[in-house]
Amino acid sequence: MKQDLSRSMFEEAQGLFPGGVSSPVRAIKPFPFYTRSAKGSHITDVDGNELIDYCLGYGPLILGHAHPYIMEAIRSQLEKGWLYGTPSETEIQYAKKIRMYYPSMNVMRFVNTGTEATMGAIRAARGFTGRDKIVKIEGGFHGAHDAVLVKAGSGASTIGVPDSLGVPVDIAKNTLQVPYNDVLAMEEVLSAHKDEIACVIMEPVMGNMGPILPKDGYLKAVRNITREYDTLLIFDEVITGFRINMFGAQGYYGIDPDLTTLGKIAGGGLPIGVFGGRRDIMETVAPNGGVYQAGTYNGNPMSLTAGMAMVDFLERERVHHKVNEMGKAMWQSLTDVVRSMKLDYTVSGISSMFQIFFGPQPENYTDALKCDKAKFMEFWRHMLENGVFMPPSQFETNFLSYAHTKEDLERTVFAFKKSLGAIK
Ligand SMILES: N[C@H](C=O)CCC(=O)O
Repeated sequence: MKQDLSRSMFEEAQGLFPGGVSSPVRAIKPFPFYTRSAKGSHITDVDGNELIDYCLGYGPLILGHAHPYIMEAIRSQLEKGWLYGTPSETEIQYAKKIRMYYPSMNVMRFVNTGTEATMGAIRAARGFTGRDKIVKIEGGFHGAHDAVLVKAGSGASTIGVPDSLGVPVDIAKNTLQVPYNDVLAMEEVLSAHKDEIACVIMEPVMGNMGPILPKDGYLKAVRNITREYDTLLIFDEVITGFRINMFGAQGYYGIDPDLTTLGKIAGGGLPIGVFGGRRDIMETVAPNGGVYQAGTYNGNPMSLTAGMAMVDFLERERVHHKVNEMGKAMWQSLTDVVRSMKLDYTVSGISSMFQIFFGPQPENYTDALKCDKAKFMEFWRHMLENGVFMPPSQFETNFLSYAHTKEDLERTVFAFKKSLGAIK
């Protein structure tokens, strides 16, 4: 695969950005490819290589790249101005739509990223309860802010800094961690710190160390225990919201969290974050209460319009029906390949999300860390050589879109078999 232009761009970028990139997970070794354009399920690099894309901007693009319906919505909003600094009617319409699918989000605030959403939700939880400590799941990723960069998944684990430098010890000590899928550990931490813990924040389906699914009854047990110990439960559905289905993981598993965060798909591919939940908790948020949260771009009309167009299209075309069927076909076909080659690897998947682990099915972060990450990267390079772009880390998730075709899937399964054969 010819990549001369990407290589030389990366050389230049080294002098401009830390590690040559704007987000660490993109610093693929020896160099990342530079994108020239993207359309549907395909992404084309500056050297002219066209790849089937399962990264999809790390999840938001459930309709694929440059979908005409979203493009038209963005275009028509552009004509009407792209930043007001005042409330707009779209804000009300979109919030009502979100609340229809996420009834637990009774009152909400629009922000600009998943990071801001979890930051706001945690601050609201702390303000409401008057407590400082929070509990997060090991390997969970809730954005790049101080309170949650402790045993963090995603890029933080990929490059080996799950506990970021620069996070004051006094902040990190207030973030307690428990393994995923471990009810006992959750109960223990809540009972050991009774009346000290503001909230448990978790991705209901772990999406930043591959998709790892909750064991039967786990989420229900967490819900019950958090109620028993009078601790708020925050579901971070930045990845799973509008991805698993219209109702997110909370709808899929039938659990009502106290607060929820959304992002990614909710912005139709433009930057957005949303946090919201019980009215009494959200009443603490300024200007009604003393929990301050603000932003120039909060509720900006571009992101709201793109997000609302996305949700409209998802409901109108029953998109999840198709993508989730494709997802199932994908992870079942990949599992068949692994089995037929008698390899002890695992393909983990739910709805339109999937990942391969070079080891047994992980149930939590410790298990995921034990999988062969070097082998994963070797495999990843072969997939790229064979025309398939997957997120460049085992601590990420592959996403399918409405734009992926049967042919894409067949080519991917073929590339998968070839790549596994090459690294065996
Ligand atoms: N997994 C991350 C977000 O959810 C990937 C995005 C990034 O770190 O650039």
